Amino acid sequence: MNLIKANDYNDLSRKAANVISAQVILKPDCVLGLATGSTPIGTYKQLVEWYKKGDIDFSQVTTVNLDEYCGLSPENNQSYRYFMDHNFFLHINIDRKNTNVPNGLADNYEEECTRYDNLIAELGGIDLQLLGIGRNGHIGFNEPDISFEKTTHIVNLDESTIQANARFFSTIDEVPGKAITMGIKSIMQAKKVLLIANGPDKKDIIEKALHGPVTPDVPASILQFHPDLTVVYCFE
Ligand SMILES: N[C@@H]1[C@@H](O)[C@H](O)[C@@H](COP(=O)(O)O)O[C@@H]1O
Repeated sequence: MNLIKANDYNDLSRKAANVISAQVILKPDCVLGLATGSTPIGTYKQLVEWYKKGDIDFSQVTTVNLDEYCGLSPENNQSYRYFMDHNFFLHINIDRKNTNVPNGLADNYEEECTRYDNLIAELGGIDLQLLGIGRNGHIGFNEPDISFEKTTHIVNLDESTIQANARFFSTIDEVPGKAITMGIKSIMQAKKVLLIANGPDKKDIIEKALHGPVTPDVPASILQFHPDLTVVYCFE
């Protein structure tokens, strides 16, 4: 495990963007696993800046996002597809057909989960997976549970996650109760994992996840078993 302490949020974003850009430079046709939430916004901003300067080329990159809310369309400004388009994809030279987010409006969610797992397999797996962490230790939308769910699945969001994410919606009632998320197996099979955590409210959960017992009650704790994990954090 490679632990990197950042001085502040800008530094964290720059360090995380460096890890991603090194991946893209070393393997231009890599598969990036991407995340949403407020933490990676600065990382995407930094990557866009470097792209605009001509320092990084995304034309051969494919992306797979971790998760999506059930019931939100790509045009809904709270959907993760909208988040990715507006924070990242629309500002770089990625081919839109190479960007993948689970379909929150699928008619049949079971089929959508299978399609997503097959897609990741067909792509040859994920080269680098970017992760944020929820305050209860969730990664993607893998919530605390009695066992680790391995493949893409539908989850009922925890009350604490609904409350934490309500800040992005006009009212808490608008936060969807269900989401579709990549499973622990797909995350763990990524060749490299980059976990970013920012702010004092992430300190305890990072401590538990990285140094406590490995348990599905703290989904991120499984990352202790990942052979190539980098954590960039700032708890200031
Ligand atoms: N599904 C996302 C996670 O992928 C993300 O890690 C988490 C933390 O978000 P933030 O970075 O805003 O704390 O939020 C959401 O629940």
